[in-house]
Amino acid sequence: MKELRRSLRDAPVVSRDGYEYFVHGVTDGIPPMEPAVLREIAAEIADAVDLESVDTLVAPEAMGIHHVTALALETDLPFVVVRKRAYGFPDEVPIHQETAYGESELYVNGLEAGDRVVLVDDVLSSGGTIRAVCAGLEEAGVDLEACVVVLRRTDTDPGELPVEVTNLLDVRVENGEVVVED
Ligand SMILES: O=P(O)(O)OC[C@H]1O[C@H](OP(=O)(O)OP(=O)(O)O)[C@H](O)[C@@H]1O
Ligand SMILES: Nc1nc2[nH]cnc2c(=O)[nH]1
Repeated sequence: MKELRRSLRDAPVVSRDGYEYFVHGVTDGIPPMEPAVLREIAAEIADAVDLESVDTLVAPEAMGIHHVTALALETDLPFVVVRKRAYGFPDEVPIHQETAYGESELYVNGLEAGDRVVLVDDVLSSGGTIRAVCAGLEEAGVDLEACVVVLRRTDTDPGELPVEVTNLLDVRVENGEVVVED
């Protein structure tokens, strides 16, 4: 993860209602997401997770999308986006997402019961997003084969998660700076 590690140096940190929120191409598209970093992430995820029997990749809007897109191009697997917009399709599953700094409604569409899926996101922090999306996927009747995030924050408590989460790097915010752990 040489490129990703390098790119995390000097990532700015801002306060969102007192939560120290780091800003990076992986998680925000700011500063610009470097193609070499995106490519490295997709290749590492494809290596880290068994995608052999997977039907569909799944990522929550918004910041899971560029990672799932890169992974889809790497693996030729299709993906669906868990959207912040309702469509009203008959099989739509609404879910309520909470993070350390906000909440919103998300909607699962486009999956069929029995589909084998892998959940992809940019970062794991309070675990609220993964818990909510997993609940939605369960309600949709799909088989969640794996869950992978690019970064895991080690300075927040994700609580109990319904799935084992694979991540590429551990990071924390210390003295207003992002620290990448070994
Ligand atoms: O573990 P958690 O505390 O749930 O935090 C992780 C989530 O936070 C961000 O999403 P956010 O809701 O900020 O939306 P965005 O993707 O549109 O930025 C990020 O993309 C993850 O989905
Ligand atoms: N960009 C960004 N997204 C997050 N989602 C949850 N925590 C964070 C964070 O610190 N930074």
